[in-house]
Amino acid sequence: MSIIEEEREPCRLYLITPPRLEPRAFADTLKAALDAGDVASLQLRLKTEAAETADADTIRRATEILMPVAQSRDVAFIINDRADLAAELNADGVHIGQDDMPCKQARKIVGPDRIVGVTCHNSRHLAMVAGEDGADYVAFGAFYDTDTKVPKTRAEPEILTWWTETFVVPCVAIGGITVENAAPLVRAGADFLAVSSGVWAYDQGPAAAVRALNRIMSEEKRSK
Ligand SMILES: Cc1ncc(COP(=O)(O)OP(=O)(O)O)c(N)n1
Ligand SMILES: Cc1ncsc1CCOP(=O)(O)O
Ligand SMILES: [Mg+2]
Repeated sequence: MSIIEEEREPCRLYLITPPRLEPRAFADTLKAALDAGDVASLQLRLKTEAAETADADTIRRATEILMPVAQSRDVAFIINDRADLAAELNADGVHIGQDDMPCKQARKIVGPDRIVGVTCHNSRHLAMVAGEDGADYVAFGAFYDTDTKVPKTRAEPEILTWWTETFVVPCVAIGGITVENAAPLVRAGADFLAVSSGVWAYDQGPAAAVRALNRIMSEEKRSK
């Protein structure tokens, strides 16, 4: 086991909101999910039916209602796509994709004290560039089929192992992750599992999904 692996924290849950929601109604669902177990962060990822980023006022209203729910439970609130709104609304960070903006530009906007996460698809090169450019985490995916987004690439768990054996920057696994298929990604070394429909559409409810995923994360350890 490398020295880097010895210092890594256990894998934690990173929730991503449904792409469309009514904030007041969703707040009750979110409270139940966050009160069910350990969740590191929540990403507000609002999209139009055409998969474009939702308008600023929609993001502002959802943040006004949902960010206190998360932050009052020590769950970091991350806004997707819009570094300007993450700064304006004093969110804990922003997630940006390769088509959104460069990492350094997002950093300029949100400052040194907020999280900047970067989509790296299945690319070792993109992840190394993001790490060099000051990303607080790199996100690899999609690991499984998903209906939430049409992902550009398919990633294999080995990229999580390679990353965590080599770099200190945390890595996030995303794409079609569910209670049933999460364990191999934890074993492969993911620092966070980013989950959306696997929690919100779980047949026994979001709280049960959080409990089940927490159990898997505590039972499965990184492969030596
Ligand atoms: C944690 C995490 N990883 C990847 C993504 C995807 O971001 P992006 O490629 O910009 O695509 P959209 O989510 O904006 O459709 C993410 N949002 N979060
Ligand atoms: C945002 C994103 N980026 C790659 S796959 C994906 C969708 C994540 O949602 P789900 O967990 O429902 O597959
Ligand atoms: Mg994006």
